[in-house]
Amino acid sequence: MGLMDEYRSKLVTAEQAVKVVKSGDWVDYGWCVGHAYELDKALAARAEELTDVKVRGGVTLWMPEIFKIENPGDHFTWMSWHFMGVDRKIYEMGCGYYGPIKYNELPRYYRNHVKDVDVAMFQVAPMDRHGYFNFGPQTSHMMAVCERAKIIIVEVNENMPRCLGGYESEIHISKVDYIVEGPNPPLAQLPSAPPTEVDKRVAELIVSQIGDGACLQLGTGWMPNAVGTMIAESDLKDLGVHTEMYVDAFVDIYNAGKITGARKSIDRFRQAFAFGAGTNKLYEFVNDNPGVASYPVDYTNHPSQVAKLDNFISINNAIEIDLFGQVCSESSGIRHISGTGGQLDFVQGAYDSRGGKSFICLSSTYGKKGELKSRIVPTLTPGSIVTDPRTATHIIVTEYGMANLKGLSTWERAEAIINIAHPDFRDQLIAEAEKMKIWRRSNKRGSQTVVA
Ligand SMILES: CC(=O)SCCNC(=O)CCNC(=O)[C@H](O)C(C)(C)COP(=O)(O)OP(=O)(O)OC[C@H]1O[C@@H](n2cnc3c(N)ncnc32)[C@H](O)[C@@H]1OP(=O)(O)O
Ligand SMILES: CCCC(=O)O
Repeated sequence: MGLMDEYRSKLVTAEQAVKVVKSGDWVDYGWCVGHAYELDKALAARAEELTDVKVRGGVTLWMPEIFKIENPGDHFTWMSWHFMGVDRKIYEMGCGYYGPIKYNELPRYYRNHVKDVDVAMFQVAPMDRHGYFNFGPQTSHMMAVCERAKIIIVEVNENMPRCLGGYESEIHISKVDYIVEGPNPPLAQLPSAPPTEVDKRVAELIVSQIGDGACLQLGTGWMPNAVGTMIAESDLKDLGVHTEMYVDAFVDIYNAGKITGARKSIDRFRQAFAFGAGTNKLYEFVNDNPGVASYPVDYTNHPSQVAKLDNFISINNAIEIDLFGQVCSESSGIRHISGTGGQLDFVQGAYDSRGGKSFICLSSTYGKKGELKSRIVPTLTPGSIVTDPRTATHIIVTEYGMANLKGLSTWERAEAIINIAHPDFRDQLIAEAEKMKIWRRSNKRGSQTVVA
């Protein structure tokens, strides 16, 4: 049978395709911009016939239709590998849960540990002349999902960019059970907010620590994006990119002529990434672009892979840090906010890279004027999740300076961290550090300079 005959034989409507889902099934919806769209609508329409359908996804950019119905929890349960605002809403509705991951390990969880993938349904780019459907900017763990799925349904979206250059970035028609031609919705947009004065100060401090030829990773959150904007405006040159999430800031840095990849020891001249989300600027840039390479996340994120790249600079964001140097980037007490994602992968990998540095950045305070709370706390709020253990944390940055924790004793750490807290909270933090027996003497020196 020719490819087009095979295509026609597998082509069905979304309503026909979702009939394969049964009560009790585990269904995978894909990842981020690749989440099922038309198939999701069709599944929502079957809600009354279904109970206990568990749906996996993550980095969710729009509310799935299955959670817009009446009493969604009676029919569907959401299991997200990484929370965004939408996942938080489903969680607050009482039908969403988080799956803790070290993101580099996610393909392995599918291959070795996840019990069932009854149906995988997700968006793809149109089939190419060789019979492949490109995953678009969601290569991540999608091949592992497909390897385990009993039934694979692809939803073709003509707007899905073709992300090439790596491996495991497409699925062949011979492995697909059903093809649905969706209404070609535009890809979800994830615009970044203009940087605040605090973001700019933090960005200035970090940019001062980056040299020509460095290889960059930018994490999720507003602050890493602000650093990216500042890098685009800097005098840096010959930068490389090896990241998990491709974001608009990389396109800006590239367009400003700062990215060549010429000094990368692997993927020379190419920007490697596992998935992407941003605006149309990003989706147009990555489409069919031989200068970017879309890889599975066990390649981009494994610390040993990151460490192969010299002068690796990893920039990630946190919610709260304690005086021991433990970093929480994913919850506020028991309220789940995001996830470990690839943070710990890159914190470790960047430190292991020759000349590498890992930055955890955060504003010193949180909340409205008059009700400011310090993000630097004596001990993490009960229930807050440790994303980076104190032994992994390298350089912490706030608008008040930088603290390099490697090689410091407990009292030196407390001193370095308090030095970059908001001045209004420093005396209180010192008093707590004294009670915790991690304070040796009063410290009113300026913030510590970073020694890489
Ligand atoms: C992607 C890569 O390449 S690699 C790895 C990067 N991955 C990570 O670092 C994972 C962990 N980090 C993250 O997810 C993000 O960077 C975060 C959550 C730390 C910050 O992200 P931002 O988008 O800048 O956070 P934002 O300010 O929008 O806050 C997100 C939510 O957290 C809440 N929040 C933030 N800080 C606090 C705090 N100190 N206390 C209580 N709640 C807080 C906000 O209220 C908001 O919740 P809501 O939208 O439900 O009201
Ligand atoms: C898991 C995807 C996003 C992140 O690492 O923050």
